[in-house]
Amino acid sequence: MQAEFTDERAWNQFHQPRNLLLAMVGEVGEVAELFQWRGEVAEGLPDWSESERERLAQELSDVLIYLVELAEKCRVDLPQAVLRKMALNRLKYPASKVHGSAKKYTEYKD
Ligand SMILES: Nc1ccn([C@H]2C[C@H](O)[C@@H](COP(=O)(O)OP(=O)(O)OP(=O)(O)O)O2)c(=O)n1
Repeated sequence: MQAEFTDERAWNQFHQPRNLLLAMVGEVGEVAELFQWRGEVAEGLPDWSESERERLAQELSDVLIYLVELAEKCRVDLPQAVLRKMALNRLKYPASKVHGSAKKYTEYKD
């Protein structure tokens, strides 16, 4: 759908990898803006209004749209890459070793 959206507008010329990376980072900034002056935010965002939730949904969508397009333009098969990376993460952080700890893998001394 995003490829169709850009084709219809002759925007492919503007959607090269560097452009998409910067666009994505800009949208991450817009997500951060929604959180920046609040205290800790609990899971489920209990104090947020419907319009704030909708704004967040839109900004997260922008990040995802640019991320997927960036991967595509870099010829990265993102779904496959995510599966490979999650398998690596499981190996790097065995549940039995790291259970209940948020330390980075470099901090474990075996
Ligand atoms: N050159 C562009 C401009 C927009 N979009 C699409 C992808 C994003 O999902 C969304 C981004 O639109 P805006 O740049 O207008 O950003 P926002 O929607 O976040 O608006 P604002 O910055 O006013 O919050 O539109 C795109 O693909 N290519």
